Amino acid sequence: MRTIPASELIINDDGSIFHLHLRPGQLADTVILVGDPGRVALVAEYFDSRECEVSNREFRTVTGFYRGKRMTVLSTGIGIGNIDISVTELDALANVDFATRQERREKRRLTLVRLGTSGAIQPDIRVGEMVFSRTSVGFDGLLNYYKGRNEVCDLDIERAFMEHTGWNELLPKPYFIDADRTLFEHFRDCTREGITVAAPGFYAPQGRWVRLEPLDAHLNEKIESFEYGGRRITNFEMEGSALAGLAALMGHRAATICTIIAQRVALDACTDYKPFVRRMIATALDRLAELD
Ligand SMILES: O=P(O)(O)O[C@H]1O[C@H](CO)[C@@H](O)[C@H]1O
Ligand SMILES: O=c1cc[nH]c(=O)[nH]1
Repeated sequence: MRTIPASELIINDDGSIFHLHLRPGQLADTVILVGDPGRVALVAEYFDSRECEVSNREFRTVTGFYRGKRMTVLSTGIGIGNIDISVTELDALANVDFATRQERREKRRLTLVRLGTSGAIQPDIRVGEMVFSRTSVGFDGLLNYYKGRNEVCDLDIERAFMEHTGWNELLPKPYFIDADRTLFEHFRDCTREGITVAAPGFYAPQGRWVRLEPLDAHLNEKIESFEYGGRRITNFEMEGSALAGLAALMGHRAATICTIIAQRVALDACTDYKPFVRRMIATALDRLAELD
């Protein structure tokens, strides 16, 4: 069995993992991921008890119990690079023996649910709505670095999308990856399903133009008009694709649910979105507490 070198899996002197600063025993099987470190407290407020609180850089963690279920809430900060770090380290905490630096034979399966914020790119999706990313579209290229990428992605829709948009070869190859099916069914009646683009930036990668003009000023229109099997692309955020992709490759179940805070077609945005986010948190916690 492969022994993972100290430079590839970095373990701190106190036995915690390099970035998250968590020790294996501090991780619950159900993990809620949020971008904003301030949102960790919003989630943990609902916990009935707290077992530990750990913080390093943008990674803030609380593990506790909600309605009898042990849960961890972790902030990842913004962006795909942080999902590569967070999901790899969560998986290592669950499935690598830190003493031997070897993969455990018996695997622990984690349930990873991201509760984020997002911008809608279809006119009928309103600010405050909750969108479940049944499929995520990675504009970020992260999964392309991992072996097995083609086995977990939908290559037919990927081809159709690249053809429809006249995908520019300067951009990373997009990948389409589904959320865990059980999670999708579990949240189906309390969320709106969507196909969500995870972009490697907030501005030009989501078609925004402040001072620097996007490479293709019409890409958002082409994304909006893309249809496949009666489904449309609904919203933008910045982490869901790598989360779904890495989880699928590692054998965990994962999903992204976002509160819509910007309406890109109506050119509208809401800065007072916390009440909507609280509603999403309360709904998600209740549903996760019921999940096997
Ligand atoms: O509110 P969070 O979870 O951070 O999610 C969204 O908000 C950030 C951008 O403002 C990105 O991380 C995007 O994915
Ligand atoms: O438009 C938006 C809003 C929130 N988060 C994003 O990534 N995009």
